[in-house]
Amino acid sequence: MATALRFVPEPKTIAIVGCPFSGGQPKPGVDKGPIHLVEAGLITQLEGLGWKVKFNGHHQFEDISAENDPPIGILKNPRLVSRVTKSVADVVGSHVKNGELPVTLGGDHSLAMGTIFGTLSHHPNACVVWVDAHADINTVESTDTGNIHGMPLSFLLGLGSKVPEFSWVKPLLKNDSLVYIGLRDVDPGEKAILRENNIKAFSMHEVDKYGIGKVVEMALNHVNPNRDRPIHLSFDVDALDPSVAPSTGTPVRGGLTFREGHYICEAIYETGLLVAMDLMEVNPSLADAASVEQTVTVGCSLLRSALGETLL
Ligand SMILES: NC(=[NH2+])NCCC[C@H](N)C(=O)O
Ligand SMILES: [Mn+2]
Ligand SMILES: [Mn+2]
Repeated sequence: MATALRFVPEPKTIAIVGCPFSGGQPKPGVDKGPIHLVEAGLITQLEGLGWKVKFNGHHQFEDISAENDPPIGILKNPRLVSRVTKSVADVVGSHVKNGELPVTLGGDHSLAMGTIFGTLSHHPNACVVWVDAHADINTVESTDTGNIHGMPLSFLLGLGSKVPEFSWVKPLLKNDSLVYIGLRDVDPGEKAILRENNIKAFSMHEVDKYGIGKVVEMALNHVNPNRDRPIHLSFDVDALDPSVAPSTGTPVRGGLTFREGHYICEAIYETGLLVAMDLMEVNPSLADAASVEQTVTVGCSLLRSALGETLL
């Protein structure tokens, strides 16, 4: 491997955390994302980069029937999402503690409540680079949909009124430890939250204006000025343009090109600071077979780029 990851000791080990979970949003199929990514050969591909890869099957989640999980306010499946993300936090946290690099495959983006909590429980100084078309920072007050995949960051930051069901989510993330790249579909309430809390975001407007190289540099300068903090990369595949990654639940046109998405991953690997990565919102049931294969293939190649694959 070209660059050693500073916070991942030898033998360099990835732990694949496959999360077939869709309870944070209403469209079926996103729970099949991790299965497709693994079946596409992801594990062999990562081994090909020199990693030891641990994978003991996809995570089994308890199910809570709808009648036992009525909405809280307008939040949908709140008990289920809370229990699933709590168990993901425990699993990801234990991998990080063991010196392994957890790669979490979603599943919907509510899972990041667990993955980031897990990372921060061992690396309290870690920063988060969130690559997405969406800000996923709605609070209980601001959400229009009640879909918790649009909310994980507000819980981690401690914004909005508290839901007792989620009392385990301590606000471990600080406003200045989060940076976004790729935003283009941000709800009015979310825009106010970003402004009021001084949260740094590079939307597609800034990608157009400065180019992706400069944007990644500015994003890292914001959360990681001395390049010494561990990085958690949470990548929602819908950050990519729908022409590049069509098979996802909430596609938004005007997204990152294939190369821009990969550049972000390569640049973060080059910092040597990556400690955990999520790849979320691959939904293999929302498109024709060719589009599904395209999306799964691009998902695998984003992961390879973040984990050391280089073009030369
Ligand atoms: N992870 C995602 N794809 N999130 C989409 C969120 C859409 C919208 N902002 C909502 O709160 O429902
Ligand atoms: Mn999104
Ligand atoms: Mn998202």
